[in-house]
Amino acid sequence: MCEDFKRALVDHIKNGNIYPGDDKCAWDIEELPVYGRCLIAKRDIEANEEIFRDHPLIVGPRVNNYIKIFCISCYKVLNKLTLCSQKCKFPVCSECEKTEAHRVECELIRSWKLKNENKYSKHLFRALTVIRGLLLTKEESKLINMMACHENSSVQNMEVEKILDEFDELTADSEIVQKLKKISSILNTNAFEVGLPHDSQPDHGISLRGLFPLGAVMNQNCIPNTYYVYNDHKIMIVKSSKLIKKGEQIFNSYTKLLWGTLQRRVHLGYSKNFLCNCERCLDRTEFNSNISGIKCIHPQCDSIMLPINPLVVTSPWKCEKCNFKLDHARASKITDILSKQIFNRISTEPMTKINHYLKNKLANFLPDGNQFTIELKLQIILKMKQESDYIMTIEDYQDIEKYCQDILNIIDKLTMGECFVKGILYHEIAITKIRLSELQGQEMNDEMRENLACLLKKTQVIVGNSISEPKDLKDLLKIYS
Ligand SMILES: C[S@@+](CC[C@H](N)C(=O)[O-])C[C@H]1O[C@@H](n2cnc3c(N)ncnc32)[C@H](O)[C@@H]1O
Repeated sequence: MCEDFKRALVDHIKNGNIYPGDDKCAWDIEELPVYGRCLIAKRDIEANEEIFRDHPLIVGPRVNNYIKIFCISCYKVLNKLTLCSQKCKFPVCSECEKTEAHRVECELIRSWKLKNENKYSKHLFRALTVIRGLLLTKEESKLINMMACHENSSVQNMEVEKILDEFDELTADSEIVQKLKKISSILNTNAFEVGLPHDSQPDHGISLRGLFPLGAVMNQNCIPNTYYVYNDHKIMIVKSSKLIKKGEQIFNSYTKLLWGTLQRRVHLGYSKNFLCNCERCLDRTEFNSNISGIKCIHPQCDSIMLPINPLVVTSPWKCEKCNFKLDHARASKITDILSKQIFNRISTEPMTKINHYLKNKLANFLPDGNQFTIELKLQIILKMKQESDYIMTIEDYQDIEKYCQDILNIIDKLTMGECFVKGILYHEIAITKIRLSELQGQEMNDEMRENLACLLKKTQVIVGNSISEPKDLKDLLKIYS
């Protein structure tokens, strides 16, 4: 079984011209209890080494509430909603409408006899990626049918259920609908979020979903030993975040790394149909990061409360120091109220105001390393300097440098090794230091320049030559190294 699957995967990456050859290939596939098939290191893999590249079998819109409408072929934002003139109901730009790729998709969709053909349908838009699965070659279909999938789960086939009413000739029991449901389950079990290059689309902010068959063999661990980036051609480049010894499993994380255990497990259980029981999930302090913690509510105590059993959603919480206990309902209420307040502020208030709230209010309830505090700090780091009508002060830059350092410290506590966020934070610290020295009228000495060069090179190693490489990175490297 593994041998056939491996052969199909090698053929798939050979088709994309990204197979390094049998002697250089660093991975193998094995079957293990609990996980099913796993990706295993065939030899020792150094930190930051490229492990493999993969190309997508299917790419398309996510099941998302997109704010902007974009062309379904080139993904450029459409300033005005322009639906295909052949009446397949999809938004498509005038260039892409003429292409063979669109003609094939358009004909397939129209063959099911659309109702209301002049009206845009968000459900159809969201189901396009699944529909694209019907247009694969025989070999490609064989490969995706070998991939893991959780069929018969209520959330898995939602995007297919929601388009049945759009057509006269697509009945729930038809063979096509059964095929679509299977493809939907495969996508929901395996797909990755794919970004688009910034350069071609300034402030685009749109992400897609893509099915990368080799990438999808990596199982989940909350301290993964890999991270990945994409290049301009939607190729996924998977690198090691630390030394991976021969025979060890190569892991990815299916959730956000800086979420707490409860959030990660709810996400996995609900959208991925399994629960993770990795070392981090089993440790209530998450390696002393206390990322899920809240400040103890006992008046004389300044310590941190955490769930007693992190694997049980309804576990009571307990203070690390004074042993004060809180039942699950009260602890959830506190975290719910704070997280709602935070996300509400992020979407409505300027970052300067949010920073004030973080320093003067939130710090009374949440410890420095709490997941919501981290989210707020990340937003401030990335967005404060983009705010129009606001000139940042020395204190703002000092806050940003501190927040970057706080998050890096948490990542180190979590023993994460290298990861995507670190690449972004190293660059943010470098540009903040440059701005600070300008504002303070300070000459850069050799030590400061060396420090900057070191940060920028670390960014280069992690996100260099990918769609996430900061636009100014190459110029800064020329100046400081
Ligand atoms: C993307 S696939 C990974 C490859 C899969 N093991 C296979 O055999 O093809 C995801 C599925 O693998 C299993 N899996 C991945 N990580 C796991 C983990 N940490 N614990 C248990 N099952 C896991 C789950 O069934 C999950 O839905």
